Parts: sequence; structure tokens; C-alpha cells
Amino acid sequence: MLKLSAVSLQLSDTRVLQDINFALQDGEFIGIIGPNGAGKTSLLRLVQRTLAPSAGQITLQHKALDNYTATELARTVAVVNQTTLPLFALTAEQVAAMGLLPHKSWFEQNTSHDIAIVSRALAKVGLAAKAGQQVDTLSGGELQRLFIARALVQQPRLLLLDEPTNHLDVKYQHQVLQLTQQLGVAVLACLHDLNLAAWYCDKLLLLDQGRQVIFGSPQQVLQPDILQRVFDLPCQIHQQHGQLQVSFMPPAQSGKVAS
Ligand SMILES: Nc1ncnc2c1ncn2[C@@H]1O[C@H](COP(=O)(O)OP(=O)(O)OP(=O)(O)O)[C@@H](O)[C@H]1O
Repeated sequence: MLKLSAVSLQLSDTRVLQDINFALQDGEFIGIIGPNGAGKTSLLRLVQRTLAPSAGQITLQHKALDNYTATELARTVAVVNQTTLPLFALTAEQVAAMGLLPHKSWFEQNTSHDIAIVSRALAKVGLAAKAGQQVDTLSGGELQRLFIARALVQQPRLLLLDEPTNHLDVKYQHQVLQLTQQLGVAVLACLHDLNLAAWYCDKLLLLDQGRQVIFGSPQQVLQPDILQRVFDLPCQIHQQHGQLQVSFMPPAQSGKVAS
């Protein structure tokens, strides 16, 4: 459904991404991982078309991304990113209902079916009781879940998530990623937490300094020698209850004298 072929991105004098190649199938969940500044957010921005590649091809459902109209793109791709919007006068329900906009013409009223879609999305992210609450009074975690509800209302084929577990407590980290995994839509998400990535992603794309280090299953990508090199920290991988667990050790402290 999404394919990047030899994609590079140059911004000012910076080579932000270089020769990125991977494909995302329908319903698949791909996590983009890598250190700060690796190019994860920039890659998502290429797919949401707020940045354009300097070289290479991006296709979505076998059609060049450039050939989508803005409305077609909004009906196909939903984005939850880290930017906060000035939404102070709106209720949670009104913000979630914004996800209906790409499917409506100007001044078209919401039907009872639309309202049911919004209510279901708020319930899915645990915000049913907050529907009438003003968004500027929501906690950071509640706001993040609200943006995910808005994306669900949009009924996209592809969901782009930039650090979706930021601000979430451990219960909601799992709940939001589990929910995302069960939606049946293709998902491309930047994730810093490698254990959550191992748990929920079908495949991982590891970036480092704008380059694709490896693309594959969590078992293929989460290898101690690879992670140690990329994150510059000693790393161990364990299996617990059939799940990969990544542990990084603090850097060795040179000059520390054992007592
Ligand atoms: N407009 C720009 N002009 C020049 N360099 C840029 C621009 N935007 C981003 N960069 C650089 O591109 C690199 C990748 O940035 P990006 O935000 O994509 O990384 P990231 O992997 O998402 O990082 P983080 O984990 O810190 O969020 C960084 O070195 C950043 O400084």
C-alpha cells in the first residue's frame, strides 16, 4: 500500500535522509526507530507530504503520492503528530468530530451515524466520559488519546503516528498501541521505546543519521551488535514470555575506581 524507493531528503545543507527503501503492506504495523536526529519524523513528513523528497519515489496504493489531491490524501492518510493545536474553545467530542471533515462537503450536517462513529472512537480510547469536556482542561495523555480518536474517526487506510505513546502512562501506552494494532489499517509509527516496538510492530525500520541501517522483523532488527553500534550503548536482548526485551546499560565510566 505504501512504497518508498531510493528516497532521499535534503533540507538546506543537511542530508536528512538518504536512499530509503521499504514497503508497507495493507494492515501491517511498521515502527520507525533510531536515535535522536536519525530522520524518523522527517520520514513521516514525507509520507504526509508536508515535505517533498529530493530524490526517489513514494507511491501510495500504487499511485505516486504527488498525484493525490489534498482531499484524496486526507481520506486515505490520518496523522497523529507531536504538534499541539490551539483548540481551547472546543470540546473533546468536537475535536474528535474533525476527523469527519475529509468525508463531508461544506456545511453538511453530521448525521446520527457520524455521531455514533465519534462516540465509538472516544470510547475506544477511554474518553467517553470526557466527551463534553473542553480540550484545554484535558491532561497531556488524554489529549494524545483524543488525537488518536480523531484519527480513528477519519477512517484512514494508513495511519501515521509520531511518538504516539508520549505523555501516556504505561496502561495507555499498551492500550493505544494495542488499539492501533487491531484497527486493521496500515500503520507507520515513530517509536522511541524499543520494547513497545518489539511488542506491537510487524516490522521495524532502523534509521541512523538519515540512513536505513536495517528493515525487517523485530527479531532481525533488534540484535545487540546492531543496537549497540547505532545507539552507542552496551545492549542486551532477552526473551521473556516469548517477547523480545531490549536493555541498554549505562556507558562505562572511564576512570571510575572500584572500591
Ligand atoms: N528544516 C530543516 N533544515 C535543516 N535540517 C533539518 C530540518 N529539519 C530537520 N532537520 C535535521 O534533520 C535531522 C533529522 O530530524 P528528525 O526530526 O527527522 O529526526 P528524528 O529522528 O525524528 O529525531 P528525534 O528522535 O529527536 O525526534 C536532524 O539532524 C535535524 O536537525
